[in-house]
Amino acid sequence: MIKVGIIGATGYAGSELINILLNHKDVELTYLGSHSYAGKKLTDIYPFFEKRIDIVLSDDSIENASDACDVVFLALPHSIASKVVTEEILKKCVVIDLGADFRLHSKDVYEKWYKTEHHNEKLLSSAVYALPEIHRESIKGARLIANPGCYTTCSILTLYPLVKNHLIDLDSIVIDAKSGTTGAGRGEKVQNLFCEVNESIKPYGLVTHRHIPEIEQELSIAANEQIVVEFTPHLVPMQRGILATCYAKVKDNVSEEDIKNAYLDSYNDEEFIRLVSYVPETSFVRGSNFVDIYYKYNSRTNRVIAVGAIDNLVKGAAGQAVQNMNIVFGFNEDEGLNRSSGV
Ligand SMILES: NC(=O)C1=CN([C@@H]2O[C@H](COP(=O)(O)OP(=O)(O)OC[C@H]3O[C@@H](n4cnc5c(N)ncnc54)[C@H](OP(=O)(O)O)[C@@H]3O)[C@@H](O)[C@H]2O)C=CC1
Ligand SMILES: CC(=O)N[C@@H](CCC(=O)OP(=O)(O)O)C(=O)O
Repeated sequence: MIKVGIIGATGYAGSELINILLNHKDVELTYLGSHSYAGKKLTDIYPFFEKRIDIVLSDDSIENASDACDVVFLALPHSIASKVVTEEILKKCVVIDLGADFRLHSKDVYEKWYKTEHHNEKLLSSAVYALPEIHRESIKGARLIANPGCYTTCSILTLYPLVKNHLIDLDSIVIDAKSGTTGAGRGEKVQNLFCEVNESIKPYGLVTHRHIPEIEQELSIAANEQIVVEFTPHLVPMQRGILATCYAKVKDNVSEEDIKNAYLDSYNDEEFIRLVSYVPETSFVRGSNFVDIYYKYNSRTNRVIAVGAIDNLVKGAAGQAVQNMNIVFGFNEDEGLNRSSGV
């Protein structure tokens, strides 16, 4: 049994972490920290935890959490983690950051795209970009885990086999992605009110979305050359789910068989990736840690269209964070995550 803390336990990602960890046999939820609700019961904020966990929320001090826990998850707005995580904290506990502070390898790139200061450049080199299906070996034994973003998890995993195996023109990648509104967090924002979102769909962050450098960083490492991508997210009126439809020109002399083999070689043994024969839908992965991936070659345009679907709060955040904890501590990788969607 290890002791687990969550700072930001009252947010959407934090509450999803609680839900998953309550079904994990190797952990004890020890410290649930909140900025606004310290001293209140968790069930005052989220009544659906009645009869599952009876706990009073602690403050949001990572110092206190790290004194009490073996691992601390941070589910906080960007740019707080880089302020509060220190080498001293990492001597006491493993930190799994669900935000973006340690995902990008360069402070300058972070500050350019996030338009805010990064407070701990030194720790960037010890953080591991923790997409298990690609970086599993480096996650084992890591002390600082940079949990990938939601759009990025879906986009990178959907395109990785094509990029890694040099099957597509690397300057031709277009990613059209959609997200449910939990992706924007629980904080009050006019643009996320029911009446603003319902019965409508809109693109946002064109050319400037902060997940662009993360996707480019990881696909460039896979290709071993610098890649730029066109990425446009859309907000859709549903609570959960991300769907990424990715387009790229197929290189001359690449066959459909090559594409199939690339996906099989990359993912055949991966527990949480389903290479599906149906077109993915967000409802098929809702509540699960699965990534559903489907691809089709269009001989008329010589493009491949690859579609990925995840639950943004699970494989896109809390589920992947628990998968990473399982790898770091040597638990079964699917412990706590063995669930599928329902109707
Ligand atoms: N939602 C998603 O689909 C995904 C989210 N993430 C990342 O996870 C992190 C959390 O996201 P999400 O749960 O959606 O966000 P929410 O807005 O739902 O929750 C944010 C949490 O952070 C706490 N908080 C807010 N401001 C401060 C502050 N100044 N100091 C300390 N704590 C603060 C809040 O505490 P309190 O409630 O007490 O005020 C709350 O618990 C973000 O970095 C996000 O980018 C990553 C992938 C997907
Ligand atoms: C719908 C929505 O607003 N989604 C958020 C991304 C989700 C998120 O929280 O960002 P990280 O994955 O980087 O942590 C956005 O576009 O800013």
